[in-house]
Amino acid sequence: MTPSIATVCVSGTLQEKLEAIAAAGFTAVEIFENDLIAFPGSPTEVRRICADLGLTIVTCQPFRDFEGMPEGRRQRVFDRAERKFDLLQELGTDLLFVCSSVSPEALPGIDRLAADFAELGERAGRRGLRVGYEALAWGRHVFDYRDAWEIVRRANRPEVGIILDSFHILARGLDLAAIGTIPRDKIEMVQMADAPLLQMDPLSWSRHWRCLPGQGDLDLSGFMRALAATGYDGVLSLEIFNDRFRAGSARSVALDGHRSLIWLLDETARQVGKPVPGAVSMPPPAPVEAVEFIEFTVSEAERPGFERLLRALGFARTGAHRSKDVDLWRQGDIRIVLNSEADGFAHSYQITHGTSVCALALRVPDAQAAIARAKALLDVPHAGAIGPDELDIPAVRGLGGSLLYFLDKASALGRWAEVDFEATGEASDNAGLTGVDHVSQSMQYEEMLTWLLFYSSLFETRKTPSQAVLDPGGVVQSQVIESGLDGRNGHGLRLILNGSQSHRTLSARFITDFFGSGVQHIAFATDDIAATVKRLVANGVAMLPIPENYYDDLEARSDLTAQEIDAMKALNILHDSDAGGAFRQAYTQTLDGGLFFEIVQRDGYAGYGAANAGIRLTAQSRLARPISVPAPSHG
Ligand SMILES: O=C(O)c1ccc(O)c(O)c1
Ligand SMILES: [Mg+2]
Repeated sequence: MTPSIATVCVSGTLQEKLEAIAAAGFTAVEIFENDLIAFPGSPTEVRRICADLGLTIVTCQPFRDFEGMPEGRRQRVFDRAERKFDLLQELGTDLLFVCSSVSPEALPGIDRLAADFAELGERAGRRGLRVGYEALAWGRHVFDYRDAWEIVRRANRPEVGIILDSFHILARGLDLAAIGTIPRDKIEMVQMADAPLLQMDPLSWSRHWRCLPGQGDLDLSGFMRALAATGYDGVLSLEIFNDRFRAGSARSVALDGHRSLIWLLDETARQVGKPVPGAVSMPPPAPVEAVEFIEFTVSEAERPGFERLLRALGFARTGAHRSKDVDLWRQGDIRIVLNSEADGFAHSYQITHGTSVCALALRVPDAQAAIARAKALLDVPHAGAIGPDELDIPAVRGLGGSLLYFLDKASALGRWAEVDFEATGEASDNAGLTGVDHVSQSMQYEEMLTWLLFYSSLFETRKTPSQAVLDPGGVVQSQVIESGLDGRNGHGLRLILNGSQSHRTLSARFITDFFGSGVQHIAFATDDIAATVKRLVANGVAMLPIPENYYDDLEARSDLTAQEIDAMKALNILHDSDAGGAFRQAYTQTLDGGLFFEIVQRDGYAGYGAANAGIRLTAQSRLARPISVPAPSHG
């Protein structure tokens, strides 16, 4: 199948859209009618721009309200079709894309509609053109692809076929089995879109909430399996109407689009267990076994303060890099790399963002397979400077220009700590932290789907529906991605992506203060949160104060005893529970730059304490520097 994208998916003028689409590696494009109408030059000029960019125009769509018109209006729609044929020929393309009529004047009757398509096909045939018919989910009489197919079948013209759009089919929950019975040469083209599950009329849902394959909740796998059964090898074109994409970067959305189709074809080939036309060969997605290390970049000036904090948190400096100004700190199964190099990647990152997480290293079953898959998915590999005898750890660019390293146990990479670092012999003043529970990354709201796709295409992941969390300054959307949590090999990965549309939320202020998106907090696990927090407090770590009212409320809504609640209150520990068990969490106060740490104890609990997020955000806001809200103008 040939990947393609509709110009409506991305922001900008037509010229900018086409440039972004070509830059993302597409060779085929659908021109959306409105983009052409708003273009200040002729269709021939658009044809030339596309040719210069190496783009084939698949169609210029849609052609609306064609079929079923009463006798008096029928001639008029055929005249309109002839004008559209002229336009298609001027653009150098051959497919007339008809979407089912929404006109209140349109008449029903399958044979009447088939007769209209028979005549349209004959007219198209005279010019060497083709006709495709798409059932809109809100069509007046035709809103089910099976009816569209029956009309096409009865029209019985070689020039007339069906167009399948995954959104219209899946949004109505239609049975997919009939797709597999359509002869492949009667499918003129296929449009792909995913969407989050929402209770909404299909038109509003379609025009504002479509998203790229892998970013939503529709059964695209089922759709693709049925399509693969036909042997279809034509155009697979993204058609995404999405308000976030309209506000986002055209280049980034187009690149994500290409990545999503490469991922979808790979996924389909794996599911059907045989090659799918157009699928790129790449290693399978693998689970993340563990966060192998977290790399902080810190300036020489800030390093003593940061080291004091690490020690107070119970970490020990266990390794010194053999050739670089880099140390390894450990506690339990947590490894922190502290980088103060005077040049190179970490240094540039430090100049922009200050003390911060510049890289995450993830342990996978096979690091070389992971980087090969990342490259096949158009992720951007990173090559850093390597000293003699040092390991070349494969990496790709991640959120906000940070790095994502891949490590494994199976290859020489498994010995990175011994190969690159000399042991100091320093023992840890253990505070009982056992591992990395989760990592949260804050980003622009418009970027959230990009990073959701990045992680979920690369690894074997599970996502839970995005949740809205209330911050005193607005709403924060929070998206959980998990990988490898079955505990077979390590603790896996739990990631939280946060994005907010209000510039006054803590998440948004982090991005402003940090000059970009990045890791905002890291949660460490402990088996005994009370003992750990006591230890941290004794070591001088400032914990986030939680208001009394929280504990009064907890007494009223939980089965916890007054004693248990008092113990939590004394240590500013929050509580939640689910069917699996209890959860307790506490936070450090925020460092300059916005980073903070969380301590969690999970006793079978699967979530992230979403019930407490609002309390935490309010407590943090109270401590954060006040921000001014512009006064309303009276003028
Ligand atoms: O929302 C619409 O009108 C519209 C237009 C063309 C399409 O291909 C489609 O799926 C929807
Ligand atoms: Mg469509």
